[in-house]
Amino acid sequence: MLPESWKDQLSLVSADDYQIMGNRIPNAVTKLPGLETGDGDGGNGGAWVSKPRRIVVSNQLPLRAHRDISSNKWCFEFDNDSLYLQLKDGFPPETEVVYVGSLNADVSPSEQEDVSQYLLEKFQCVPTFLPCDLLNKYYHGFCKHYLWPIFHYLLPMTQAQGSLFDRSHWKAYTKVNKIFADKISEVLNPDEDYVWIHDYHLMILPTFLRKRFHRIKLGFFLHSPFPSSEIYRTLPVRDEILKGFLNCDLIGFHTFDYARHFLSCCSRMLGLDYESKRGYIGLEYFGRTVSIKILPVGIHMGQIEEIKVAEETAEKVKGLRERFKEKIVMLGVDDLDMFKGISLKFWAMGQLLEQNKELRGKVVLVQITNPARSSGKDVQDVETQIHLIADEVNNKFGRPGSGYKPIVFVNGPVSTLDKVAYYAISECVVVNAVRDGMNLVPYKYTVTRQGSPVLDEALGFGAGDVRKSVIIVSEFIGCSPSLSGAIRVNPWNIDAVTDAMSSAVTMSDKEKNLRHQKHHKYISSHDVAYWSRSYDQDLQRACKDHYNKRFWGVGLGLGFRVVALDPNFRKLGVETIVPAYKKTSSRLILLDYDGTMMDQDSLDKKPSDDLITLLNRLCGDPNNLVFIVSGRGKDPLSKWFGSCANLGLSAEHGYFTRYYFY
Ligand SMILES: O=P(O)(O)OC[C@H]1O[C@H](O[C@H]2O[C@H](CO)[C@@H](O)[C@H](O)[C@H]2O)[C@H](O)[C@@H](O)[C@@H]1O
Repeated sequence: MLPESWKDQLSLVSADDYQIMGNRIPNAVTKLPGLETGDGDGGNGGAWVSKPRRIVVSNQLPLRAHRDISSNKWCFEFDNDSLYLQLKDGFPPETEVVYVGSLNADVSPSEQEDVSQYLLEKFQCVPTFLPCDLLNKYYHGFCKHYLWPIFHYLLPMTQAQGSLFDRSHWKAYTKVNKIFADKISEVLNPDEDYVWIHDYHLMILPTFLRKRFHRIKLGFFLHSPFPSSEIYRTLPVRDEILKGFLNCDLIGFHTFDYARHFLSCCSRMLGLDYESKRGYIGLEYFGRTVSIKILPVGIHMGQIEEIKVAEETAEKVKGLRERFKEKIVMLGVDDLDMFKGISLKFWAMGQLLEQNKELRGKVVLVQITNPARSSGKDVQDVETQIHLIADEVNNKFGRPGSGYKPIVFVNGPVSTLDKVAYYAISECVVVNAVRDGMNLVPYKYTVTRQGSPVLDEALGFGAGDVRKSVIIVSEFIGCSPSLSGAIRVNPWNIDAVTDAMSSAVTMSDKEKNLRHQKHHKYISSHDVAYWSRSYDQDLQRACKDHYNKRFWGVGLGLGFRVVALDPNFRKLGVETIVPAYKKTSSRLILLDYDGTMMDQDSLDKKPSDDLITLLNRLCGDPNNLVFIVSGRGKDPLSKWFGSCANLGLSAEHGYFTRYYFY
C-alpha cells in the first residue's frame, strides 16, 4: 500500500512518452568509410553514422566578445584561456562540441537573434541572454555573494562577508538554471548526446533537464570546494541543491575531501548511503546509481608550451630580468577576492624581512592581481586592505634611493604570455588562499620553469644549471594534495608562511630540482585532456544502463527525480490485483510496514484500529497466508499485532519469525 502522496506522482508520464521537439539541431552526420550500405549506390557508399556529440554547459561561454568601434559590429573569438574550450582535447576524435552559456557582453535584445545564429554557425555556441536585473540577482546576488562565500566556508554573519539568504535571489538562480535548460533543450539529441555541466552556478539545472528528458546522459563537475556538511547544512535550499546533483549520472570533484563532504550531506540530509566498489563510488538514488568521480583538473600543456617558445615571451623575460636584476623573485598570481589570502601573504613577507635582515633589498614579492569578478564592499575591502599592508611593508623595508620595494603590484588584466614571463623569472610561487577549489597557478609555473630553448637563452640558463621551482601552497586548496613536493602551509599561520618563504629562498638547488622534477612529471601527464578524457569515459560508463531500465518521473518542482525500474517491473494497480486475487485460492501476502502500511512521516507508528480490522479481514480468509515483514524488533511488532490472529510476523529483517498457519 503506497502512501497517498505517491499515488499521483507515480502516474506521471514516463520519459518514453515525453517529447520536446523545439528547434533541436541534428547531430552532424558523417559517412563511415569502407562500410557497404547495400543501398545500391555503386559500392561507393559508407554507413551513415552521426558524430559523437558533447554539450558543455558553463556559466560563461568560452568566447571573447567586443564591439568593433568603426563598424559597430560584434566581434567574437574563442578564449584560449578557457578551461571549457581546452577540455575538448580529451574527447574522442570526431567529437562535435556544442557550448551553452552566457556571453560576457551586453548584446541588446534586437541583436540577440542574429548573434545567436552567428555563434551557432561559427563557434557551435548557444548563448543564454539574461536580462540585466536577472543577471544581477542570479550572478552578483546569489552566486557571488551567497553561494561563493558559503562554499568557501564563510557564513554570512555580516553584510561585508556576503549576503543573507534572499529568496528573490534564489528565484533568479532558479530562473536562470531553467533558461539554461531551455537552451540545452533546443540543441539536445537526448538519445545520443552527453551533457556536461560545470560549476556552482548551475547546480539545479540537472533537475530541469532530468524532468524533460528522463534518460538524459548527464554529468556535472564542481570546480569550487564542496564544504563540510556543518557549513552546507546552513543553506535554506540545501535539499533542492543536493537533489539537483543527484539528478546527474556522474558528479565530479577535484578532491577526496570535497566528495566526502558531499556524501556526508547526502547521508545526513537525505538518508542516502553510498557504496564503494573496485574504485568506483556510487550512490543509490531511487533505483539509479549516481556515480562519483574524484579527479583534479589539469592545465593545457600545449598552450603554455606554445607561449614558452615564442620570441615575444623571451623578450618579456629579458625585460623582467633587467628590472629585477640580482633580486630573488617570489610570485603571487591571484583573483581579487576574499579567499585568496593576499593580505596574509603580505604580512608573512613583512615578517620575513623583519626576521632576516640579509634578505632586505634582495627578495621581492611580485603580486599579479587579476581583476575582481564581482563588485561589492567585500571586494573593495580586500583591495583597500592589501594596499594598506603592502604600503606598510614597503614603507618599512623599501629603499627609495635604489628603487627597492619588497612588494610590487602588477595590476590586471595581465595576459597569459606576460604571466608566463613572470613565472619564468620567479624562484618561488606562493599560493596562500584560505580556500580555493583547485588553483592551477602552481601547475603553470612549474611547466614554465621546465624551460625551452628561447626561454633558456633569455634567462641565461647554462650547461651547469638545473631546472628548479619551489611552490608554497596552502593546505586548504584543491591542488595541494597533488603537489607532494610543495611546501605546504596553513595560510592563517603567518609564522609558518614566513618560515616557508625563508626555506624557499635558502633551499639548495639540488632539492629545488628534485621537487621540480617530481611536480613536472605529474603535471605534464595529468593535463586537462587527461582529466576530460577520464571524466568522459566514466560518464559513458555511468550511463550505459539507461536503456535497460524503465524510468518514472516522481515528485514536484525541485524535488523531482526519476525512479528507475527493471524493464519487467510493472506498476501494481488495483485493476491488476483485484482480478488476480479473485482468481486464486492460495495466496501468500507479504506486507512491508514502515513507509508501506504506515506513513513514513507519521509520528505515531502504532497501527490504527482500522488497519488492524483490515488485517484481520485478510487473515480471516483461509486461502491467505499473510506476513508483515519489517526491520523492527519482535517485541513492538508482537505487541502491536497481538490481536491479529493468523498473522505471521517476520521481525528484524527476518531474524525472528512468528508463523501462524491454519
Ligand atoms: O567567478 P565566477 O565567474 O563565479 O567563476 C568561479 C571561478 O571559476 C574558475 O575557478 C574555478 O575553477 C578552476 C578550475 O577548476 C579552479 O582552479 C578554481 O579553484 C575554481 O574556483 C575561475 O578560474 C575563477 O577565476 C572564477 O572565480
